[in-house]
Amino acid sequence: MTILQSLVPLVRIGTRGSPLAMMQARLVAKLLRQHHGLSETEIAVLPISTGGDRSQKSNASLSEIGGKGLFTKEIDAAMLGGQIDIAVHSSKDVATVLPEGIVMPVYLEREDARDAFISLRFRTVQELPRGAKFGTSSIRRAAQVLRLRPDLEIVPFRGNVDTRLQKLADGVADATMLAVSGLNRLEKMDRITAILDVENFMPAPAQGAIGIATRHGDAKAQDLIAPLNHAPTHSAIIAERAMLAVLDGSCRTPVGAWSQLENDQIELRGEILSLDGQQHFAAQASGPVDAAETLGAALGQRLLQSAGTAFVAQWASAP
Ligand SMILES: NCc1[nH]cc(CCC(=O)O)c1CC(=O)O
Repeated sequence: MTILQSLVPLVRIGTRGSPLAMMQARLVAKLLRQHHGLSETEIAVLPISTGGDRSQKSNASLSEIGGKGLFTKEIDAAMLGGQIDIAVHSSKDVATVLPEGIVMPVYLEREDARDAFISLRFRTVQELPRGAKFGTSSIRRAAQVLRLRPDLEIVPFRGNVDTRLQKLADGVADATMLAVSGLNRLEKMDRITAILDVENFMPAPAQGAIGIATRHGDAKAQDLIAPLNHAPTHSAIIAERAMLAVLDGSCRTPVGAWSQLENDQIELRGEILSLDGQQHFAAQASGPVDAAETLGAALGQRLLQSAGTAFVAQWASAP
């Protein structure tokens, strides 16, 4: 082996440059080293700037920038171009249709999938004063909070977790909502005011689960990541993403999902909301984990049918 070859890392992991993404990629690198007895230099983590990261610095809305694959496009390109071998994603940010040549076969064990309420002055959503400012750029979170509190003012809250916490401290909003899992990975659980109940605040499909993608047909990378897969999480994410795929043309759809697994059975709950939260449809389905994908897709179809085409059409006006 030449000196140059020995300096080239064995496996290159790509992820977004945000602190949360880097934390997640380093966790995957650590698990891979443990499982395969690899050294520090045999795995490299490479930050890749995506359109989604750059757009957070502008004031453009997500629909202006284009939703699908916003946080993964450049990472997919780096993988297809051979600059990286493995990509680590927050699976809730990954479009339901993967680009040609990319697969996401592995999910780490899911953490708490729920959202947290965060406020420096108020303990619950109900305690917020009339007309208080609620910071979120998620149309699901906006719709859910407006469903209970139509008087609140939704203010846009872009940027990574730290930026949003800073905006809260700066008084840009009176409260916000963030995923428990992300706060946990960033060791910021102490910022949580209350964990939100899933009846009123169903999480985003696939929230709380780290997904690992590779090139289709890259047997080496797939063998490497395979031992990291957590089968129950895999089934839950397959079901939730199948439901989302049926409902979501734009990635800008207020959809919630909640899975519970017991033995080899999955129970999936789903909900869709109008943008203002005033209309709401929920349904649930259970079945064997082997049929997770069909179960999720069927639940999505049921939700669509109960809501009707006019309901779905109003999502197109999402900000
Ligand atoms: N859109 C950003 C994003 N993508 C994934 C998570 C949370 C981590 C996860 O879902 O595992 C977050 C932050 C948030 O929504 O609070």
